[in-house]
Amino acid sequence: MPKLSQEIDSRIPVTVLTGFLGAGKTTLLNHVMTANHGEKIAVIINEYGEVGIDNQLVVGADEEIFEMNNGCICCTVRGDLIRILNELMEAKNGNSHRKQVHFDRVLIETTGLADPAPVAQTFFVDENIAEQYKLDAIVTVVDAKHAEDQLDKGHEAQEQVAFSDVLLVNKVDLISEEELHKLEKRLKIMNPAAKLYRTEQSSVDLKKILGINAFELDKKLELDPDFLNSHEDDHEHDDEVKSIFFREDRPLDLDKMERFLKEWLTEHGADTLRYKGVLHINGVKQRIIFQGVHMLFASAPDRNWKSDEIPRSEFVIIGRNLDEAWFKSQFAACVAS
Ligand SMILES: Nc1nc2c(ncn2[C@@H]2O[C@H](COP(=O)(O)OP(=O)(O)OP(=O)(O)O)[C@@H](O)[C@H]2O)c(=O)[nH]1
Repeated sequence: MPKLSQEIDSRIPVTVLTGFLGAGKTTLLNHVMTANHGEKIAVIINEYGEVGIDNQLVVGADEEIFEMNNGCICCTVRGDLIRILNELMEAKNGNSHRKQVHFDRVLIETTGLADPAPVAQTFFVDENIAEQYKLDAIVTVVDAKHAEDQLDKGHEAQEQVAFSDVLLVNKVDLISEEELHKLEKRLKIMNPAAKLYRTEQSSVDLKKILGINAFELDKKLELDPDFLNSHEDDHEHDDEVKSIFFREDRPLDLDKMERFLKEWLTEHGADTLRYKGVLHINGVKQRIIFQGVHMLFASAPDRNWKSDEIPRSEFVIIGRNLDEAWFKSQFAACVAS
């Protein structure tokens, strides 16, 4: 029986803005605030130290700006972020001592050092939050001029690349085309699932960063495996963060795949930062979509395989110090016999 009505997802979309120190996050925030998008955006800014100064730099005064000044977002996220998101919703619904606020979207600016994982996980694990908000995308601003150096030194910079759905390579005016190309190649090897755009003064078409549904399970996975394959033997850098791409046309055995996932998440969950993909399971007519952040993982059947497409499992794991041989052999053992 076809359903007559479709449930409309009325949850508030949340964009997490992260990026290297001084990369251009505040510049991007200003760009969002002054652009003519017709939306009201509530902004949550996380700053180190007692007094946040970033809000003074943000133009567009009629936006609602909330600050978390109690240190790094990753340490206080479970408390502060959840509290602020709940307060915001109460104020939106007029159930608060605060004045009523109106907003269509939330933007969270994390500090240059924050690990985006706990922020992303908040929207999976806290039921109350997950009912009211949906994570739209993690957008990472990269400082093109200093990126190579920051990536060489920084654990955090690498993780921010790993988690991102959109990478804005900013300050392209400061480096040559050749350097830019080299940097983009490095970023793509680390995270082939992210969309990559070049920007100057963080100026980007907002449709490319807001409302992109990167965390929707039924979204088509956009990977460029040919790029990966063509660069497999070409790693110039010894980056901790790497990606592994899996592709298999033969159907997978559900039990074997579940066992593999269990072992993977127990033994290597801390190191698998982001993963997403489509599985072709033996005897299942639909595509199975799955994705996760560290140990938190979700899967759901999606549409049926079409008659004119080859059913195929394809997914990517982006992680730290991944044992590629182990993952590949475990995955190969999941093929249905
Ligand atoms: N040359 C150049 N400078 C830029 C560009 N984008 C931003 N800047 C400058 O870079 C500096 C840092 O930009 P911000 O937007 O404050 O960076 P941020 O990521 O918010 O910085 P933190 O919050 O300190 O991590 C500012 O002086 C900006 O004017 C660009 O595309 N080219």
